[in-house]
Amino acid sequence: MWLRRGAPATTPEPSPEAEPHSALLLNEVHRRYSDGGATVTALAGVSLRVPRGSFLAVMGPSGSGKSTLLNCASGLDTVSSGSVRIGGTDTSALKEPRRTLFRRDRVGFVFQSYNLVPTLTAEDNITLPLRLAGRHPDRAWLRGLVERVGITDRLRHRPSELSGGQQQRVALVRALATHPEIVFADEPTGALDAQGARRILRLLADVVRDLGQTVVMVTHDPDAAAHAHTTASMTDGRIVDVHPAAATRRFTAVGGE
Ligand SMILES: Nc1ncnc2c1ncn2[C@@H]1O[C@H](COP(=O)(O)OP(=O)(O)OP(=O)(O)O)[C@@H](O)[C@H]1O
Repeated sequence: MWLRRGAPATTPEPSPEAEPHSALLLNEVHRRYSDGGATVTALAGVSLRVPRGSFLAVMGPSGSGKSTLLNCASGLDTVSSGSVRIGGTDTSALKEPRRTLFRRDRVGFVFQSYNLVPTLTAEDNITLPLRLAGRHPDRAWLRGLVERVGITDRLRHRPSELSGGQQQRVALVRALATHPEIVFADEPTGALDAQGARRILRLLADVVRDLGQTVVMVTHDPDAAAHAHTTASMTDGRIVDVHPAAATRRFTAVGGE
């Protein structure tokens, strides 16, 4: 298991610039879309700092910009203006294909619909990003993750042979397999029953607490958000409030219009 080998990765190195303790730094991020002649402003000046080893939930009504924030912050989408830094790298300045490579090598994703490859086993799904990057799997890390999420006996199964909760746990291990700088989770419990949802949320909180991982999660569900350290609330493309869930205010919304 986890024995495949490949060439070394070609991950862009982060610049040794300021904010060494920030996993994610957004500065005055705007995102505008053209919509049949009209301009839609999905993000209207979002500034946010997410420290390493912290867990942020992003909430807000439908259309408030949560998915756009996640897409822009993770490099899935480009910003219209402003900047995004992940672990010291200005990802908003990266051109393709470097942005895609950076995302693949340094960012983890967990989606509502799991996004597993149906023809691959759980194990092959987990190692796929590593193989695409030509990286050697960190076998001890992967074994620990698989044991932590409780899918050791499911690695040979294909997604159709797994429950939704098991599939999402495979997706979580896949997201963490590359030792990412940050994990973005988009409604990770949206397709799960209450028990499966609680398990995923506890696992996300565990990997933050025990492994020092940084997680940003978009959710509609206040119960899900309660597992995070902090909740950022969005309205009309802006972060309008930050509610610390713990005693320490670990996140700072700065300079939003
Ligand atoms: N590609 C696009 N083209 C045009 N408008 C877009 C595009 N993507 C998002 N928008 C608009 O930007 C605004 C924010 O959308 P976004 O999907 O980020 O909101 P959301 O808070 O995630 O909503 P939901 O909770 O319903 O998923 C909405 O008005 C949406 O219609």
